[in-house]
Amino acid sequence: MKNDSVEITTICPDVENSQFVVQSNYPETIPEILKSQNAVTNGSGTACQQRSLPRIKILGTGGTIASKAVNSSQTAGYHVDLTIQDLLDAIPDISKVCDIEYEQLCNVDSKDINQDILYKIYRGVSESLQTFDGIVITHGTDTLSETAFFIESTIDAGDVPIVFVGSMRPSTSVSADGPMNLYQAICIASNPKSRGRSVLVSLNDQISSGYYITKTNANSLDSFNVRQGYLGNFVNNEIHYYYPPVKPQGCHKFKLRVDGENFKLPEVCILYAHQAFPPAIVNLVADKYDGIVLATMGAGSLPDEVNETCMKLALPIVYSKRSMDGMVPIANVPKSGPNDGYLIASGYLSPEKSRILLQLCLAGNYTLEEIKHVFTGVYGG
Ligand SMILES: NC(=O)C[C@H](N)C(=O)O
Repeated sequence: MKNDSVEITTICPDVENSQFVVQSNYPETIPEILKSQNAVTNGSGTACQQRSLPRIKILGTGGTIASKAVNSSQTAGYHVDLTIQDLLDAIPDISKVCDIEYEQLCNVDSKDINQDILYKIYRGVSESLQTFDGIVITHGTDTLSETAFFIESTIDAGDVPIVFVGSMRPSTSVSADGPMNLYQAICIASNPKSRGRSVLVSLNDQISSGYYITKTNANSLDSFNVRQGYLGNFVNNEIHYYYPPVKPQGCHKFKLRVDGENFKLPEVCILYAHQAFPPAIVNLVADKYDGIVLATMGAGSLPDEVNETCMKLALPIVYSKRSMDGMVPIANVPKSGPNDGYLIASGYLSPEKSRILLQLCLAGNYTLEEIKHVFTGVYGG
């Protein structure tokens, strides 16, 4: 469990009080730099006040949004092939909305996002926060929610919106969704109403919370869902938020301190439970990993023999769930074995988000009590 290359501490050193402060008031004053979006125009259409547009940084990582197929009806088996410049060439003129700079961090399908790339994205966002008013990250949808969760858990963005965007159809397809999604993401990142909302996801006209949202459909344009997810809607160049600026309740912030380029988080694997799930599988991975996440069959349910095996092991095991929605409460985690103190309820977090949260806790050398406390932020623990 010891990790020499990355030290993680909580931004708030007091684990007890490290939850986000919920900001419930819409900012009353619009910063000078964003006033151009509200500027009135004179008769000739020229802005009456000097233009001062928000500065938006786009970080490109790849995904279907940057992919090409061989013909316009092909929507599977395509390849990443476009740069951010290509993507920007395909959207309507945005020069009256914001000033854009961009950086291509990598260009891969999101199945290939590994810890090195995750760290590149983390660094790209951290550095951009100093000088930009909004950040847009183009990303494949398959693992977008994992990167969004990681960034939400490790970066305190203040008021700067960080907007993840992808697409479900390649750029070459009839009715490709990428250009509209990217256009909307840039507008969302530029808009004062998005300030103080932290990590957002823009897809298919919906604005969602990067902390909770999950890809729930492998094919359709309306791919991102879950009950805690939706925050707003984008319609005909209007952005409609349902609530004032708010950040996820109970999101624990970790501060990464990385030794040089050597970024390595502890290894946590996910096991997917099913009827006749053999306890031997848990033993098989226990020696090789620093922690395990179980996608249990319901709200924490596993065969008795599997629970007994887990309670004999001395490593953190998070009980999460196969079901896309719902949660695993503490009451459903077994408490009758020698090492039952190592078992943790995931609350509302999916297995893949639970994995990242456990990795961050382990990298920070959190005690079991502290790990459980972090999971209470999502009503587990
Ligand atoms: N729609 C997508 O972006 C899927 C793609 N395989 C990716 O995650 O990169």
